[in-house]
Amino acid sequence: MSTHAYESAAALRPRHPAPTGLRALAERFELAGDPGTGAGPEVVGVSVDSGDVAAGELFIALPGMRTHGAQFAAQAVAAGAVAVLTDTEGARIVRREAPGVPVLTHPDPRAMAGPLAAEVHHHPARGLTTTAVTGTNGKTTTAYFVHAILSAHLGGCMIAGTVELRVGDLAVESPRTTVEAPVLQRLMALALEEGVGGASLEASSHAIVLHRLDGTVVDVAGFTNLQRDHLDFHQTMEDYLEAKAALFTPQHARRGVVCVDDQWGQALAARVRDAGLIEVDRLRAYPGQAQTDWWVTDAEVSMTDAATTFVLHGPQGELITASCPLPGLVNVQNAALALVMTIRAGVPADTAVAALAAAHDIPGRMQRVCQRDGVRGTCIVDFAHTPDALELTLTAVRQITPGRLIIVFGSDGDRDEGKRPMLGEVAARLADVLVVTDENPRSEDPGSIRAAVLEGVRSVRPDLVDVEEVTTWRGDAVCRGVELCGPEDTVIVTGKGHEPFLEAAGEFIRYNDAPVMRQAVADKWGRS
Ligand SMILES: CC(=O)N[C@H]1[C@@H](OP(=O)(O)OP(=O)(O)OC[C@H]2O[C@@H](n3ccc(=O)[nH]c3=O)[C@H](O)[C@@H]2O)O[C@H](CO)[C@@H](O)[C@@H]1O[C@H](C)C(=O)N[C@@H](C)C(=O)N[C@H](CCC(=O)O)C(=O)O
Ligand SMILES: Nc1ncnc2c1ncn2[C@@H]1O[C@H](COP(=O)(O)OP(=O)(O)OP(=O)(O)O)[C@@H](O)[C@H]1O
Repeated sequence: MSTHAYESAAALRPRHPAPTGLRALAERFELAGDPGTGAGPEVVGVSVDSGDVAAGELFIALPGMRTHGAQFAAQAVAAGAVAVLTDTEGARIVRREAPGVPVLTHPDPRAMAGPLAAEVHHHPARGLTTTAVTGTNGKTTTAYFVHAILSAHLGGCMIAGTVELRVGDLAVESPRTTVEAPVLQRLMALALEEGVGGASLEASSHAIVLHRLDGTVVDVAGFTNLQRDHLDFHQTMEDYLEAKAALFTPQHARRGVVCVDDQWGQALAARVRDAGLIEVDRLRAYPGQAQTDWWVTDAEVSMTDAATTFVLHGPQGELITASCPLPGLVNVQNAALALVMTIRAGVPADTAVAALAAAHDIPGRMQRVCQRDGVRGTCIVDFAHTPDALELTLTAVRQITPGRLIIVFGSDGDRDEGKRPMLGEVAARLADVLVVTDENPRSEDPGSIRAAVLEGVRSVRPDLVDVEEVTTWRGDAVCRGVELCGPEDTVIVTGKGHEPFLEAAGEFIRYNDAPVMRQAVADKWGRS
């Protein structure tokens, strides 16, 4: 499983690493243990996963929540690891599993992974213009908008987020929203080598808590919003905010831009201001009265091209008219955040506005597979998978739909069960026709997940009028949605977005909504 996640990212390493002696690393980070004779072995990289180790790297064996990384020391050494850093328990295991390899110890090896990797790669973030965006929803969209703007300004920008890891023309599917710290450091080192001047990162709350961003200080951190999600990992919304707040400290960011459209953003901005450690800009993207530094007015959705125009006001009297290529107020929030973040990162406003307007489709984020043209309806793939996101998404899509709004959706297995009926309730309230199907059932019975979704649907539509359940395969449900779609209608499939796999019964099955929907469109209306 761990190996699987890294297969594709393995190639994204700097081509000309400048090695550091293990002894120097041990001294610099006050690591206990024997680094070997003289300067010790030369270290060219770092990894926290035995399946991800390359020759000349330091393997950091983490005490995990399920197992101890030290169990895989022999595998790491066979792959070329020249030394192991672990805790005392891990050291005992390494001496047994991989006798002879130099072993260093630290009480908290996980916290060491980022700073060590940054040191080994000579602090690549310092040579790049860097941003990181966090929040429950909108990270990927905002990161792509930032990527488009920094690319235009700097001539190139890497992106590391949920959809892909991209450095210049090299791109692979991403194993995580935020990759492990050593992977991030090596991507930034590669970006520097390739002459790519910017880095647009997504920062998940898991990553912040699990130290994946340690060792990186970005120029600008951004916060979109906080909504119900990940309560299996964070327990309460307060814990969840606490995780995000750590990004807005000098250890991780030089300045911040916080959307204050919800109570969580307001609390975060107030807290960062009170701490006085980094500058913070407050941004209000939705209509409201609160006093802020930046605010948006005149947001208007165009029915013809589904773009949204808006005016961004700034603290120095800035008046910026902008156009966001995606529909809906949620994307105004993402677009305005990307503008303020990049302006604060040093991009001239007119460059940022032009690049934003030209930002191309983002995989699985309000991605238009088919645009209404009098004959064909609008067909969209989207990633909304929380009740709040679904509510906002369906509200946005309603604005560009003269006819019926058709939704194809389900809910995840092995994740927050409470949201299943909530998703059903939102869909039944805001869409006209519902096609209920599977998302990623994982180890659960898909039928019982659909039943929980339908329970929420029934709370709004007890008779289940215009509700269909597709029990065979998600692709069939997507085809059914397109079949139902008339020229004035919109069909939207939500929940999986860009995801390249469907997880069911312990298997990762290659599946992506967009090509399935594209084929269904071609079968129904012919190719455009
Ligand atoms: C819940 C969570 O985040 N777990 C992370 C945690 O796992 P863990 O402590 O359970 O690790 P473990 O399985 O006990 O293994 C211990 C160590 O042995 C290593 N190992 C394990 C097996 C092997 O063959 N070789 C090997 O070296 C592991 O890499 C690890 O370093 O530490 C590991 C190493 O740092 C992470 O890989 C792992 O992320 C797992 C894979 C994961 O799926 N995380 C998800 C939930 C996540 O991070 N998601 C967020 C975004 C969520 C969202 O916004 O939707 C993300 O940023 O992607
Ligand atoms: N600013 C926003 N507020 C609320 N919902 C949003 C916002 N932006 C996007 N969404 C909805 O959330 C979905 C996910 O968007 P996006 O991928 O940009 O967020 P994310 O934070 O990267 O999510 P994830 O971490 O789950 O990948 C979109 O498909 C859209 O439906």
